Amino acid sequence: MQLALSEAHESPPKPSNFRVGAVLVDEGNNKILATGYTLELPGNTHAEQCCLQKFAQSHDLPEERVGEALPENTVIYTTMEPCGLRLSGNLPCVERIIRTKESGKAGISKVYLGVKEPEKFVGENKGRAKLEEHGIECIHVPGLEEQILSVATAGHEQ
Ligand SMILES: Nc1nc(=O)c(N)c(NC[C@H](O)[C@H](O)[C@H](O)COP(=O)(O)O)[nH]1
Ligand SMILES: [Zn+2]
Repeated sequence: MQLALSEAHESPPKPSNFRVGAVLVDEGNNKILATGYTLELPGNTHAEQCCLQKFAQSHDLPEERVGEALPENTVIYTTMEPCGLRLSGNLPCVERIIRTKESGKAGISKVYLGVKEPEKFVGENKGRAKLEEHGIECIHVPGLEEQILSVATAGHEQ
């Protein structure tokens, strides 16, 4: 989770979202597959979305087909739980994570999260239940909550 937090620090502060960091990991051999932070890639992107897009690009695939290249025990660490709804209307990261398992692919099997999403933009985030319904384990990694939230909200008027 520390690496995900350091990624979050790279994100440009913005009042209408949270600064989040994420790391895609092959848990089978603890290999980092991709890192990402909010707005790293063009187009109002989320940290988890950037991880998936970068890994897909490294395999000449569009993000929606990233599941074809992900190794067996892929997990994602994200400082904030994946979004289930976005004010911008863009595809939420919960959907992006679930679709990695489409057509029987192993996809992402676990989501390690640092904090729940504060109910600032979209009310309660119901994404975790949806992930679990699709057999994706959500594991809260405690201990960094304060640091994660102060980074996440740095672009908000205090
Ligand atoms: N898990 C997560 N990773 C991110 O990289 C990020 N920025 C958020 N933020 C969640 C928040 O709910 C949305 O940022 C707002 O709902 C605004 O939506 P947009 O980001 O503009 O699509 N959540
Ligand atoms: Zn998201």
